[in-house]
Amino acid sequence: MTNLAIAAHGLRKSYGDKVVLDGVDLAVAEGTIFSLLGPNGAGKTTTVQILSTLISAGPTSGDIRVGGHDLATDPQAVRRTIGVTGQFSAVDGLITGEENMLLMADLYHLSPGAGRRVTADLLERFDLVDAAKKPASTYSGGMKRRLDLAMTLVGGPRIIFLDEPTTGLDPRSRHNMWQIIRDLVADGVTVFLTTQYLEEADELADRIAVLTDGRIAAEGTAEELKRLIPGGHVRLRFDDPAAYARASGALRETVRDDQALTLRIPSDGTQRELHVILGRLDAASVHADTLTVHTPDLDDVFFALTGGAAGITDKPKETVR
Ligand SMILES: Nc1ncnc2c1ncn2[C@@H]1O[C@H](COP(=O)(O)OP(=O)(O)OP(=O)(O)O)[C@@H](O)[C@H]1O
Repeated sequence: MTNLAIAAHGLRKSYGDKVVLDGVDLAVAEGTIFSLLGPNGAGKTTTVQILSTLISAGPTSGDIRVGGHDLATDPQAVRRTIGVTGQFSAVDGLITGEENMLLMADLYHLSPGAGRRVTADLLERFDLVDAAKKPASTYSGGMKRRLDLAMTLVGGPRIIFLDEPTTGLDPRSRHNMWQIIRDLVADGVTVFLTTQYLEEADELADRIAVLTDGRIAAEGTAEELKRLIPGGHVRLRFDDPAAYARASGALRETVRDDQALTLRIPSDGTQRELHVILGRLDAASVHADTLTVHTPDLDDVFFALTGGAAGITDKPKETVR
């Protein structure tokens, strides 16, 4: 059996009358990336804060173990095992990147020699050597995030909590950060990642859990989650209301949008199914102005599980004219 880096059973947390977490179970295998997804206010940050000992879980929570240590009885041991980079950066803008790192090494009680070695190694690894002697306040958003993560790694954590690590980064910086995260996991580190970007979870995570209304609504690999929901469809759009009406009569099982003159037909997007749809349109002598094929993605899963609707205006994956 794989060892679990994080195991929580019946995790609960309330603020006054407001129940934020209502019995959350988590099992994260060592050396994997686990992503917690959820809409704003779902309780993702609260979960990270509890698992990283920053706040305490509700009194009726079950067993919570991080790095094999019991969170309730041995929080110090948990703290020695983990690193956290959150939405509030630990970077001090007034001092240089290198000084920030050395300060961290001091906090971890590394000897001056070891502190300098670790700092040099991490600055190199995170492509911050050129900027090392400049005040951190002059760094770009991507550089600050890299420095923040590098500082987290000074203590050599085996489990890292990344709370929305790429929010606000441009695509190149985001891809850099993804590579850094993959490299960490290749070294055996476990990553617990919260993100608002479904693409990020799809790209990185071995397993994904969707948190909504204080509970895990679904958990699995990205592929498993995508299989949970139907969502594949063909969308036909018409400029001419008469053509729209004729097409609607010619096709079965359509969802109509009379305002947008758009028809949505459930379909797996295969050539065979497209052929049938086009054959019916031909037989009715009607032509769609746009035809798009939509296959379910993590957005659809997210919307389906968190109560939103994956609407008819969803972005197409492929367009055939
Ligand atoms: N200290 C607190 N006191 C009262 N309510 C709180 C406190 N911290 C969080 N909450 C509430 O708990 C809920 C969950 O918050 P949390 O920050 O964990 O959500 P989140 O999923 O991380 O959201 P986001 O994506 O917006 O960061 C929210 O409704 C929030 O208002």
